[in-house]
Amino acid sequence: MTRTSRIQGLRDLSFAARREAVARSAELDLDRLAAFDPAHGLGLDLANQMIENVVGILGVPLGVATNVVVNGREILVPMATEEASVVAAASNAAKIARARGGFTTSSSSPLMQAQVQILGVPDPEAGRVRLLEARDELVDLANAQDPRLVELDGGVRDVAVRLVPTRTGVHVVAHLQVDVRDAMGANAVNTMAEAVAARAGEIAGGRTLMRILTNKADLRLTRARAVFPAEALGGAQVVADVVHAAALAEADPYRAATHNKGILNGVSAVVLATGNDTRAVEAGAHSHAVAPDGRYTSLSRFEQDADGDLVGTLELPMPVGLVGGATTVHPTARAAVELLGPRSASELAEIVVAVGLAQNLGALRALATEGIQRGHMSLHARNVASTVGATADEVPHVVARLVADGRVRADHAEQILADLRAQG
Ligand SMILES: CC(C)(COP(=O)([O-])OP(=O)([O-])OC[C@H]1O[C@@H](n2cnc3c(N)ncnc32)[C@H](O)[C@@H]1OP(=O)([O-])[O-])[C@@H](O)C(=O)NCCC(=O)NCCSC(=O)C[C@@](C)(O)CC(=O)[O-]
Ligand SMILES: NC(=O)C1=CN([C@@H]2O[C@H](COP(=O)(O)OP(=O)(O)OC[C@H]3O[C@@H](n4cnc5c(N)ncnc54)[C@H](OP(=O)(O)O)[C@@H]3O)[C@@H](O)[C@H]2O)C=CC1
Repeated sequence: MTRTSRIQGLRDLSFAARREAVARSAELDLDRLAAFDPAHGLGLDLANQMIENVVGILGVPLGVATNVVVNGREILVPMATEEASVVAAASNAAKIARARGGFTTSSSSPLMQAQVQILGVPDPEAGRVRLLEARDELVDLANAQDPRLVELDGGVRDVAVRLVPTRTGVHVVAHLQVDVRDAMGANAVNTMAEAVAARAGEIAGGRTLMRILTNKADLRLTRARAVFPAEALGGAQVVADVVHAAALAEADPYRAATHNKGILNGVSAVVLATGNDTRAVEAGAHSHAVAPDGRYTSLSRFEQDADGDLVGTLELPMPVGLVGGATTVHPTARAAVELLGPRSASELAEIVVAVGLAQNLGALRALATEGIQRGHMSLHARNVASTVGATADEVPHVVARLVADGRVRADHAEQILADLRAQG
């Protein structure tokens, strides 16, 4: 069979059959996904190497989004999330997009920046220029810290210097701009920043304080674009209403925060599944959501195209890696990366942003039509049933009644469960 992300009825299979269907459709040996089984996932010994004072392991459900096509490549996307309906919504939106070829993506070079803060420079303007004159010296000093990265065609690309007025005076802030190739890059650039800090302070003529990566990764941008046909969305009115919904998110920070949270539902789930740093990605996303005039706004845009279809675009800083961090250590994250099969960190970043766009459209379509409760709450009902103590056999009965009654609430679930048990 040829590789496909279109697996109908995946939701109806057992765990084992789902894993088999996913492996088959991804043209992977099933063994490569063995770590998706908790018994073969992260163990306590390894967890104890990863963080401090380990007392246990928190399990998070890992689902697979179907229907995703990125730059013509069929991709089954592992998503780690505790929230019901996220995987279903991403799969649903990706299904709508695939009719027009799925998602088209692009990326800048994988440039991360570290900041070196220099205080007490008496002549900050001249200090800035002295640092720029010493560019080559600083670049060589930084690159000497990571010869392997340089061998891989990465390393420092440039030095920039900013003067930042603060309440404790003007700070001279030097930026090392580093091509980190397939790494997320934090450790790599922090090492470089610490190595050049003393010399940079000397050159600027001040005292060096902090030397650390910035999570405003605005030189490492990834974009996704997709066309969602009007017919599949439910017609021209739905296209117009999604555009209205997106317009409010652009104009109103209260709506923008929720809109962007919807995007991050998808983004963070893939970032976590691949063992990458969710906080770094989320910090980068929110910093990118601040418009030049200082307003917090939406990260995506939706328009009607010349054919009357909906076109969505999303641009995000996307500092994810394939080497380093938990990605190389955590067995389940390694299996997740195997399933995605990216050839570079940029390709991984592009899949993540495509899923963010799908997630956004999935939520907007629901919000612009029937509202969020029907689809989301009918899936969330399983949580509610479990919360009140329903067994695996009882859950489907309780869920069916909760949804039919339109009251997905714990007190009602308790009553349904009591009735069910009374009936024997
Ligand atoms: C939930 C759906 C998809 C149902 O939508 P539906 O039309 O009832 O679904 P369907 O049963 O007709 O299936 C359509 C496709 O959806 C997928 N699908 C559908 N159900 C499942 C399932 N159980 N398991 C796996 N996949 C599922 C699946 O891909 C399926 O096609 P197939 O590939 O099977 O041919 C829809 O109502 C929806 O997308 N709702 C939006 C849900 C959402 O956005 N949830 C996020 C949480 S809410 C939130 O946190 C953020 C928010 C919303 O506030 C952000 C914002 O405000 O912008
Ligand atoms: N503010 C933040 O966001 C911060 C985040 N972190 C954490 O930093 C971690 C990520 O740091 P990161 O620097 O990516 O990880 P690592 O330092 O673990 O990995 C990067 C290193 O891997 C080596 N390498 C091997 N192959 C490649 C390749 N193809 N491309 C690039 N490098 C390669 C390089 O050098 P070599 O072989 O010489 O080592 C490189 O320096 C995350 O866990 C994150 O949570 C840490 C501090 C702050």
